[in-house]
Amino acid sequence: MSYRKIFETVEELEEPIPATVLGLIPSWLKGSVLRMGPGLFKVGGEPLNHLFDGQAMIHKFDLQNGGVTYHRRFIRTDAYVRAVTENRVVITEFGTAAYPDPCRNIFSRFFTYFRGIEVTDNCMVNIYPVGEDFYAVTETNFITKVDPDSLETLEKVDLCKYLSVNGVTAHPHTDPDGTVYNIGNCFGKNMSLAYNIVKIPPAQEGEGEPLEKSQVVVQLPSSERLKPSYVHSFGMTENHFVFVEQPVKINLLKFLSAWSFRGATYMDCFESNQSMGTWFHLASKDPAGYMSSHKFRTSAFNIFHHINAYEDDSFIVVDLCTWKGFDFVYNYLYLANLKQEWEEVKKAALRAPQPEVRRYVLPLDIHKEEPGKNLVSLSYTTATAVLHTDGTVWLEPEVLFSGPRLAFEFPQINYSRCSGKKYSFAYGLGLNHFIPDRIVKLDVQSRESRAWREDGCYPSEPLFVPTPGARDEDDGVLLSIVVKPGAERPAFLLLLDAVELTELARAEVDAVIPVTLHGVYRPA
Ligand SMILES: CCC[C@@H](CCO)COc1cccc([C@H](O)CCN)c1
Ligand SMILES: [Fe+2]
Repeated sequence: MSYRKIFETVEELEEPIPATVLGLIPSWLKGSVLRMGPGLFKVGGEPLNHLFDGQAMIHKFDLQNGGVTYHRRFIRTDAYVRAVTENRVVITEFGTAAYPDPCRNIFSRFFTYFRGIEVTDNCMVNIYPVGEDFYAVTETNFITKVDPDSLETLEKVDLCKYLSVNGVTAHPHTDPDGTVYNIGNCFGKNMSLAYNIVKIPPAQEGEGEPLEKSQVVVQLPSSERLKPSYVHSFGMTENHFVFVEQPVKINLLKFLSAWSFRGATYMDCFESNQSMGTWFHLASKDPAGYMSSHKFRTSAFNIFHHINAYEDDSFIVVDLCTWKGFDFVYNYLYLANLKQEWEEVKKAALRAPQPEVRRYVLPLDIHKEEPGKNLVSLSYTTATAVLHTDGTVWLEPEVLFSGPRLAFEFPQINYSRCSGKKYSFAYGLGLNHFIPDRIVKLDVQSRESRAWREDGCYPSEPLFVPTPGARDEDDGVLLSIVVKPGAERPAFLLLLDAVELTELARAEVDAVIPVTLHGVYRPA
């Protein structure tokens, strides 16, 4: 048995199933782990090609009174319902093109190509709360309201009804008061203002749908007018937004073309800019405004997940999971690659951009200094920032974690306590040549790391839950869905003590659980 089992189709459950608990679950831990991922990897006998193509499945582990149940359902998206009904890929996915309707005649099939692709609503990436509601999401303009208890699909929502965006990331930020911020591409009319930061106010009693009151608060320019960068997440401190513009670009002429050229997918619309490097943009939060004079530049890397960002003195510290180079990392995430023999998987990963956790420091006061001097004066980091005569500031990072094809990815922190503030601990999923095989804790102050792993086990993103009334930042529990193909009970929810990464308990189920990408812990 091997890691390929986490990329295989499973059935949904009609009812929750009981888990066998080994060890002791803290009595205060009452709530649900909700996670999204692909659950159907084949349609009409044809495989879906990419890691981000599988049809959305929602998973839920319920913890109460020391007992645990597991439930999962397919989300009834248009993509899913039409695929299952017509037994073919009807809606083009990230890396798989829709098949022409064999029942249609040659003319109507031909003219199908002259309509833009129907944008997918396959919400297999994350689930997060907006006000009282929960939304399963991908990165397009469609988000899907779901019932976090029954896992039923409630409503498909088109963000274009409320906001001028082509999509928003699956990684919003949420203020303590419940305000939700996000960023998305906006391929608007003049196409120069290409990234919109949006704000959704907290739910107010009797004030109806928070989405009705969402608004664009900042517009950021693209380094290249017709080629905006792919954006997966962003940073937010107490007073600033941080947007890292990576050299992985969306070719708008392809993406927006009136006709989707034969069998085109989203992956076909990406290209690497081999000369720009990576740009950092800042915007103030309140009042919201783009800081056009702060032009930060550094060498090329892919960025998907921000870990955290915070202000210290007159600097913004930005911690990132990077992949060195401008070659798109998603090119290495086709399922055919990930399901190869281990030797082949390792060979493919050798050619990919290499992972590295990095700290960048952005000075807020730049123009009172002379060019050529390092402007960073924080005692605890070696990251540098040098003003150039052209007014740009060149950044060099401090490396917080680096290992040969060992990525610290899917980062999580003690979010309610530390998001946007100085912090010490980050928790991540260790990818070994892109295969998830460890849970890692990184002390970003001491740069020390420790890991949990077990032979034949494939964990997922670890969610941190703070102990009620805790004094210390890392006083809490890490929750991760782990798959152990071939075992009698081939999957379990793992509960680790977040200080030592020692096992508190595991809740085993008699079911294989396919890979999950992101999720949330919902306290009871
Ligand atoms: C050309 C790329 C377009 C952008 C949306 C417009 O801003 C990304 O679109 C998709 C489409 C399908 C699945 C996804 C997945 O979310 C990716 C991995 N998380 C993203
Ligand atoms: Fe992500």
